[in-house]
Amino acid sequence: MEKEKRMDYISWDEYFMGVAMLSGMRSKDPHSQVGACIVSEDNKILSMGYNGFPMGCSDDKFPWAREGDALDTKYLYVTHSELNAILNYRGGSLEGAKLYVSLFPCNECAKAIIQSGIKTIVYDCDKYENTPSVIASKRMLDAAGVRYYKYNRTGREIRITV
Ligand SMILES: Nc1nc(=O)n([C@H]2C[C@H](O)[C@@H](COP(=O)(O)O)O2)cc1CO
Ligand SMILES: [Zn+2]
Repeated sequence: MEKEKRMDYISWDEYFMGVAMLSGMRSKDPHSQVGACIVSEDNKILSMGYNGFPMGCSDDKFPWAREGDALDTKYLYVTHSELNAILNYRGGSLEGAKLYVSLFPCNECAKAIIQSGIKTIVYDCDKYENTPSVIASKRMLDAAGVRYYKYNRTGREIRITV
């Protein structure tokens, strides 16, 4: 019988970013699948979310296009993963919570993050860092004292069979 504890368990960061990425796999967006996971100060998962249309707005009827007439693109309709994670939380306050997200939050989500009391963001990709949306987002997060840091990928492959 083994007496020592196993040592190859996943870290907190791998766990929470893994959950965020798994959540993103639910997204129907053909171009960008984003996932978010909100965690309490004592490492308990409070909420999760991914990018998708609001309830009642069919994935098959609303557009997933990126270009064309504004009303025929997804941008006016899609709820971002971070906002969904915030809105999915029905337990009270998110004061002091941490947000793990696979893509850096936009300016609109930054407002919701700040107002909900989330104090730390751990993000993976920052592919829109040069856009006004992300520049404005960082301006607001800096002013509000919300810390953000890039997730340090460990390269570990986490495999699950479902
Ligand atoms: N932080 C974010 N969280 C998100 O959930 N999204 C969503 C909105 C869209 O569904 C998709 C971005 O579409 P695209 O422009 O990469 O094809 O990701 C986008 C961002 C970017 O700021
Ligand atoms: Zn957003």
